[in-house]
Amino acid sequence: MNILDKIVLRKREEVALAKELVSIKMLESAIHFNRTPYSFEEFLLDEKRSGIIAEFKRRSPSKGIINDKVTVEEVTTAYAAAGASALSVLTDVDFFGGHTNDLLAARAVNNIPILRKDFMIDEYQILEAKALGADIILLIAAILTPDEIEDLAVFAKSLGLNVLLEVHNLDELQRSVIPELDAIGVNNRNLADFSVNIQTSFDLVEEIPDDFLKISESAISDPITINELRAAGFDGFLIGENFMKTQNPGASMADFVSQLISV
Ligand SMILES: O=C(O)c1ccccc1NCC(=O)[C@H](O)[C@H](O)COP(=O)(O)O
Repeated sequence: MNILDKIVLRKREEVALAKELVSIKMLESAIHFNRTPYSFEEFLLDEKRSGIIAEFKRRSPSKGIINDKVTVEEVTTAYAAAGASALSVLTDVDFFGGHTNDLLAARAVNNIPILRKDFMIDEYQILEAKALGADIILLIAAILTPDEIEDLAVFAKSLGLNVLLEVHNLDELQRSVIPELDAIGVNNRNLADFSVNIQTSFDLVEEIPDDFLKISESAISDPITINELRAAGFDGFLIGENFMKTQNPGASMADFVSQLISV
């Protein structure tokens, strides 16, 4: 069984348990449930921001512990101050050391879009995302059928959420594109063997219809790569480990962004 199968199996158990503990009515009465999500497009295309979607990531299946010494509040506010266009907060507990409380904590101290980074397989998780104060949800083509992608995207849009679809290859892209999506992300990490290759983004960018925001995800560690990806047509850049592996992820991002402007 590969890692994605393991994650999805566990996710099904988690969602079933959450449904028993917290009713949909309770989610709908949460303080953030009726807030209007920020527009992902507006923040991503704002030229005063960096285009970076900066991720809070304690650990990962590929790297183990990345950073368990920093708080979500200090890191995400520093990311925002350094020019992040959006934040990505992992809410998966078992594989990434995240928590839904991390999203709530990030929402409490930030005024830019937040992506709930998790493995979405059920409408219940989208209701949770709205209740936690997320603005964007992630749909991963590798774990969903085209019908599931459509159902979940339509449901998320009905709640005013932005939808980011993640693909790893041309086949996933071609079978998954639907008008309800806001953004399409190309993940440079092969989730079967964890190998990374930025070339995946360059190979797929022209296949993504121009109606969608184009995001390159994973393994970005050099400001020059951002300039190259931007020139190729990408609007956004999801970066986690490169900042989180340092003692001060916010300062690391500020330094990265300063080089971005000067290259
Ligand atoms: O990061 C992993 O090891 C991983 C393993 C299995 C499924 C997903 C995984 N990562 C999720 C992500 O998409 C990344 O956290 C995100 O793109 C940031 O990547 P990076 O900048 O390389 O931390």
